[in-house]
Amino acid sequence: MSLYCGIACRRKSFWSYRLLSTYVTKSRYLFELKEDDDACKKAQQTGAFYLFHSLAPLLQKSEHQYQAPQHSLLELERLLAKFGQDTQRIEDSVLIGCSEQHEAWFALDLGLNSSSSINASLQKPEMETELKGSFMELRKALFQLNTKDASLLSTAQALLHWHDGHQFCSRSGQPTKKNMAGSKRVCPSNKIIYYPQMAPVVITLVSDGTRCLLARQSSFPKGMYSALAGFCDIGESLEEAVRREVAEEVGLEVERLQYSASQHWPFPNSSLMIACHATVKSGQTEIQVNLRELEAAGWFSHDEVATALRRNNPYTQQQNGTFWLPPKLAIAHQLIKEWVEKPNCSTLPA
Ligand SMILES: NC(=O)C1=CN([C@@H]2O[C@H](COP(=O)(O)OP(=O)(O)OC[C@H]3O[C@@H](n4cnc5c(N)ncnc54)[C@H](O)[C@@H]3O)[C@@H](O)[C@H]2O)C=CC1
Ligand SMILES: [Mg+2]
Repeated sequence: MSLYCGIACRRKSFWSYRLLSTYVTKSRYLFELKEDDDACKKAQQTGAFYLFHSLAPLLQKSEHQYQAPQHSLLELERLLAKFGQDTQRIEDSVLIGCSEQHEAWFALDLGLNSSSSINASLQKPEMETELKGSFMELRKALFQLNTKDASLLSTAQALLHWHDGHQFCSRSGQPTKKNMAGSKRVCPSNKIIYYPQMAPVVITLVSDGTRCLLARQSSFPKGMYSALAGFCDIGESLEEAVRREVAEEVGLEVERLQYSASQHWPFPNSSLMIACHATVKSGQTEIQVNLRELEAAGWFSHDEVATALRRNNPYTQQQNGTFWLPPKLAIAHQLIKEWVEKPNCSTLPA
């Protein structure tokens, strides 16, 4: 039994306290699993596994949506045995969360070369037939999943990706060893600890008070416009990164900005998207697009953006030749929606 279970099981009549208590005990349970390999291994016995193949999650189609199926440890062991693999491979799995009842959730990639087992990657088509699903590229899968599965699979893919790329110590060149939960890797020869990393990215919706600025990169799907985004440089504050990115990409100077929200984004590697609203100095709204970064940028009226949000279907809009906006799940969409609902939201001096 978990150290924190006693607190979790006590009944409380005041609902908000119970909510907080559940969240706190869950967080502490996950912390315990990350710190204690034995506790984590034990949690695998009653846990649920999400499967990947070469970083593509296993999905099953239900009526209207895709779902990410869970497998028990026993099912996983049977599956590996059927494909002539040893169960040592399960040690490659990473902890990605747990239910309110403390059922731990793990992710395991069956396609990447295993660092725990000598067996090579498992064949995708055979596995798909056996598992009655398909391994779908995350970029395609993400927008067809419910919010919970999308968030879990993003975390899982980001963590599996990080482990796959950090198998060796950059100082000694020796293989590093992951802890049971996959929250770190350690070099056995010099004890350097490597933690999974995210790159901070600012994403800014610039407004001149009545219009907002949208841009597209040549790599975007045809017709899609979004807010300005850019990686933070080392040593920069969030405010400095916003001012620099806006200046670099469209040649404008940010006067005021307001933090909105943040989001983990798994592409191309793990990023922490930090979303802000910004306004530029009045009378200084002439855009100079940096064509090394962007294909196009422009000011859009409130009506144009509100209309695009209402019928945000890339397929029909591509046919009409009109522009379209990032899908609901992307934080850029939330930022644009916020501006449409409250175009004059207050911003702070940058
Ligand atoms: N979730 C969302 O709503 C959105 C997410 N994004 C994400 O934001 C990210 C950044 O946007 P960009 O305009 O491409 O950034 P950017 O404007 O900083 O330009 C990308 C360039 O920055 C350099 N760079 C500096 N640090 C880097 C790092 N840690 N990783 C990779 N490249 C680095 C590279 O030369 C790269 O070509 C993209 O990867 C994109 O996936 C972009 C728009 C919407
Ligand atoms: Mg950019």
